[in-house]
Amino acid sequence: VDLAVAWLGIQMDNPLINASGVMCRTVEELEALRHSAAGALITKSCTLEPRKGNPEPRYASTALGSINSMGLPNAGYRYYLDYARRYDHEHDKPLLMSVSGMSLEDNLEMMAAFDEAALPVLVELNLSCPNLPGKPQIGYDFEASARLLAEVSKVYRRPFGVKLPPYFDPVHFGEMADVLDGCPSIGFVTCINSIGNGLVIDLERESVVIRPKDGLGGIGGDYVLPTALANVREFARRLPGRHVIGCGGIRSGREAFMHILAGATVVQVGTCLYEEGPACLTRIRDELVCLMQDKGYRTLADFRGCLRTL
Ligand SMILES: C=Cc1c(C(=O)O)[nH]c(=O)[nH]c1=O
Repeated sequence: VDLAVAWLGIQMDNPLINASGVMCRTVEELEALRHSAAGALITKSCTLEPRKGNPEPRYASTALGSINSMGLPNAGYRYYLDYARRYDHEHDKPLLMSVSGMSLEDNLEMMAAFDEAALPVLVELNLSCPNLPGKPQIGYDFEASARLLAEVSKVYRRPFGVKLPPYFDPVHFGEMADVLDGCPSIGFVTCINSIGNGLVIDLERESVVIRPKDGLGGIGGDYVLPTALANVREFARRLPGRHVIGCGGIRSGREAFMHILAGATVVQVGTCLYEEGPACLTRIRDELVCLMQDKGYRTLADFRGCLRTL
């Protein structure tokens, strides 16, 4: 069995990446990922200036997954750009960079800086942070998304990707696919970000479990798998020439297989990685190999996008 994937000019020996935001905010965390079984790594979404993020507690896990309202804590884009400048791109696993500016101007300033640096990285522009009080997820505003992508394409002259929020209606799948179809620079879409603004209740304490936004936060884990798979399949169908990165609910080889069957080129692991640590990537990789052997598949391409309908 061969788990290798070559896409958008990068080679990965397996399709597993951390989800942006998980275990990727500091150089120490990024180095731990670099030494893990991950096929590639991605940085925490960055802003123009460093941010402390929301007040704690801002993350909680449950039996079925997680809720977070981190509030985009990060060291600022220069820190991650510096890590990328020092990275051994030629010999090491691919490095992806997540960008999530607080405004159009901030996004353009950061993307121009990344363009200027001309590093062999893939940029994932985050259109879906659900945890900035008072700020809507750009991905739910189709006109704003189209404007942002048109402006970014002028300052960042290479293919890049976008991190999308989950959509829940075929009309919205279609509208966002039209926006992305109209932007030739989009080489990939990552589906999905957390399901925004859920509420987890601690029954004993009769209380919410995180402080920001009176307990509202992005939901991840088992809760989101069906929604993630639907978004992967729907965007893979609508954007045949672009890659889809599957993210949401992956905690074993089984869910990784499902995402790829639904059309994902590679996949990202979030909540499971946060809870179990980087060893989960070794486990998931090995489980995926076993599953493929049991099913008689030699490569990921043997089954990618081959989900049967009835
Ligand atoms: C970049 C901010 C995000 C955050 C955050 O930093 O609160 N949490 C998420 O689940 N998704 C995000 O995109």
